[in-house]
Amino acid sequence: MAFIDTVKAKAKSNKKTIILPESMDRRTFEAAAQILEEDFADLIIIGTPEEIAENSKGLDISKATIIDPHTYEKTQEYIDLFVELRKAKGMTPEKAKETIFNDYAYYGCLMIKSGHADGMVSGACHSTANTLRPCLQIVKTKPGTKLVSAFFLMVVPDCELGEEGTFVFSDCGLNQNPNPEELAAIAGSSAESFRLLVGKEPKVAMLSHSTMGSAKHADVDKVVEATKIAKETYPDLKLDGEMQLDAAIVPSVGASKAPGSEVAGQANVLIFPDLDAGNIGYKLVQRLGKAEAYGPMTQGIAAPVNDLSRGCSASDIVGVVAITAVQAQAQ
Ligand SMILES: CC(C)(COP(=O)(O)OP(=O)(O)OC[C@H]1O[C@@H](n2cnc3c(N)ncnc32)[C@H](O)[C@@H]1OP(=O)(O)O)[C@@H](O)C(=O)NCCC(=O)NCCS
Ligand SMILES: CC(=O)OP(=O)(O)O
Repeated sequence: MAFIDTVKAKAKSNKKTIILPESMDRRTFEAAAQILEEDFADLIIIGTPEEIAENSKGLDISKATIIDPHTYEKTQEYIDLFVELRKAKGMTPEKAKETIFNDYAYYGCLMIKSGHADGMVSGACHSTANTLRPCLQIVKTKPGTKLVSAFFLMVVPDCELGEEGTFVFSDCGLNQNPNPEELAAIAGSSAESFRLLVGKEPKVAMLSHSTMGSAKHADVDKVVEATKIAKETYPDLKLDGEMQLDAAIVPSVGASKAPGSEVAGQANVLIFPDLDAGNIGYKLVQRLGKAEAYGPMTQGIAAPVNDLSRGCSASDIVGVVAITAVQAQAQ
């Protein structure tokens, strides 16, 4: 069974309610029609009757719950909650009202915080910063976690590397220049995401332009330090570094550049040293390697709120909703 079909089957076994706030984009409705047809998640679509009618023409979304913030009976409750949560940051009832009517991602996060939905997927027509800021401000990190980060689930066709071509790549979406402690935390969260979604043992490579001391630079030192912290923090995890990408995933190169490593040549979780590397790296594999790329998905957050690339297709949205529903089962 294809990876995404396994995820959909898991989502269907315990259906969760996922919000789609981008009613201004046709892809939202194409994805919604497919999800409702496949019946692996319940959907809430946020929008006005005009937005919904304009963008859903010809598509059957009759099983979705439609919520118009301007008329929904709980809108005042959400405004009050927003003010309560953010009053120390200067939030007022007027600002709260203006924000949630102009930006449905805030409305969706307040619904999740109130326990009225299990997760949200947005970002087909909003930047990552604008998609993730509301959830960082409202949903917040899960207990025991300091850092939210963003990973991609990559499925490379006809590939025997990683977990038969399936990998977690991190951080490809959120933390621009993580310090060693943050990089170690990203590694720990990514291993957890891999275990949850792929169901196999994670083998985590801390990527660099150096393998086991072959190059000297402050950027290499950062990854060496992060590897040390991660090994101390997660002693049971198969994790190693610093290593180059070829040493991480190609068995013969791993054996020659990092002999004795239990990760080199077998890595299925790739931790990039910064967001430039992570974001460029995932897009290379997606566009040149023709991989399926699901994400960027958040980890370390109290409820799953996941992003999309603005270049996504409706079928990418379907996949990310399925993964979001499985993440919600684990909360
Ligand atoms: C997401 C992003 C916008 C957050 O930064 P910001 O807007 O400057 O927001 P702030 O730093 O003011 O943080 C807002 C809140 O989120 C919290 N936060 C920010 N980053 C966080 C993280 N990684 N983990 C947990 N909380 C975080 C802050 O603590 C703050 O909380 P508070 O307002 O309650 O005090 C920023 O990290 C960003 O732009 N990242 C890159 C996104 C991107 O362009 N990706 C490339 C394409 S995928
Ligand atoms: C993940 C990502 O790069 O998002 P976008 O393409 O929307 O910037």
